[in-house]
Amino acid sequence: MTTVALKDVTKVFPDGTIAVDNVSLDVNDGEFMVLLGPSGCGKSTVLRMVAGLEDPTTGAILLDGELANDLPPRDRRIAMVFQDFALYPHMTVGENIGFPLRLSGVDQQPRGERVADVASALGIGDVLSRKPSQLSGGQRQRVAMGRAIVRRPGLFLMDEPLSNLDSGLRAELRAEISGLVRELGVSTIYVTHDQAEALTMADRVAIMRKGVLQDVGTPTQVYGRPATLYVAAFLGSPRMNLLEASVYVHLDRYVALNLGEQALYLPWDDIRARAVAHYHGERIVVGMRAEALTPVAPGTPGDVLQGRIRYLEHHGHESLAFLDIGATAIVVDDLGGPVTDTEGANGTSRLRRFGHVMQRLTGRVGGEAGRPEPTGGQGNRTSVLSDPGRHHRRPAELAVRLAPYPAVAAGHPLAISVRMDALHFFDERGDRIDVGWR
Ligand SMILES: Nc1ncnc2c1ncn2[C@@H]1O[C@H](COP(=O)(O)OP(=O)(O)OP(=O)(O)O)[C@@H](O)[C@H]1O
Repeated sequence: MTTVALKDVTKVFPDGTIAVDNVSLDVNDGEFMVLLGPSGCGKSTVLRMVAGLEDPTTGAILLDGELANDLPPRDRRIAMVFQDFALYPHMTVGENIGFPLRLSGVDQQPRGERVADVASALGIGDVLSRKPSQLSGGQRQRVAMGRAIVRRPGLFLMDEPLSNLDSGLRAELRAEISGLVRELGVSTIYVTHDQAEALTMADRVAIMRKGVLQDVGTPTQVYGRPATLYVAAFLGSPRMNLLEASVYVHLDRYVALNLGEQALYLPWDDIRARAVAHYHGERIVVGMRAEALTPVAPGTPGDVLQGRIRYLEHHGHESLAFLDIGATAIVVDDLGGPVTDTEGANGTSRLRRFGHVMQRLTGRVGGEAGRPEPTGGQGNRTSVLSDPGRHHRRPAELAVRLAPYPAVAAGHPLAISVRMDALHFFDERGDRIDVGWR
């Protein structure tokens, strides 16, 4: 019923805060788009600009293809649902739901019929004469939904509508809300910081960080092929294992990914080996999710890493083992790039930017086109490798799924088979190294 397009939209508040930074995003007709990101990343500001409650500083907002920057909120055919429900406490459930119809002058009888229809679709037909204070949290949220859908809007804007509810109810309402809006065929922008909501409800997810759009795609795309290191680290539980790897090319044979004391090998005929080969002599980030790792019997040949259990975490339905494999952990820094956690000579802990600690070997792989130099230039780099005594690298703790309450304990050795086709690669800027499909 409505399409939304943001074109290069930026919002700078009077105090200089850049809340939204050059965001372009399309929401298709009937699509359920989830805006996901941590607190303060600019999600609500995007929503408020689409609603007409904030003006973009620059850029265009189009509704159904028409420029809507100057369209007043009431002319946008939009219904909003907020986390605090914003119900009128002195009105009954029926009056709350029917309020938008009353405002637009709909007569009492058709209004009552429409309210009854909506309430019964939401399973709250039996509480129409109650006041909001006499309802459970879930019922209140259903009333808020009812009030939003009663006018048959062209677009739903929902800002963390489930965040005030307990986890069981959230899961229940997740399915209910996404089922309902799909049934109604209404385009929806849904804001949340909860990745489970995003991945279960969305047709597509747009992930933001510090006002910048990081990645947009179906849940399968953003989870399975995250565009940036930030998205890789943000989505998934346990979080993706991110390891520092130095790349060494053995032409026509394989590309070795050296992970500290151990290595994995990409065979030369694997199409990804050619992309990773550009980083010969450099460090990259290798990401592996827990589902790409399977415990195997000691001595199993193939793509296997050896580790020792540092500690276990029991989650009831599964246990997680965190293994020391002699590799260095990567964390995402303020700029979204990779860093190894290091400790200076004076003992103060600090983060060193991955790109600055890179040691390059001269010479590239024969025939391969070079990549542009990373920003900063080589002259500015110091190398941790050239001064290994001064810095302490944080050892990686590889998260591996085990059956619940396994008969192993901390200190126990484990061999882990790695699904090589499920590895992720990121460069020193935190961008995905890819061979171009998606
Ligand atoms: N009126 C304002 N004046 C100045 N800065 C603002 C204003 N409104 C929001 N901000 C800032 O803009 C940034 C984005 O805020 P926004 O509310 O869009 O984030 P959010 O991702 O929705 O966060 P949350 O999940 O906490 O609501 C934040 O740094 C916030 O402090």
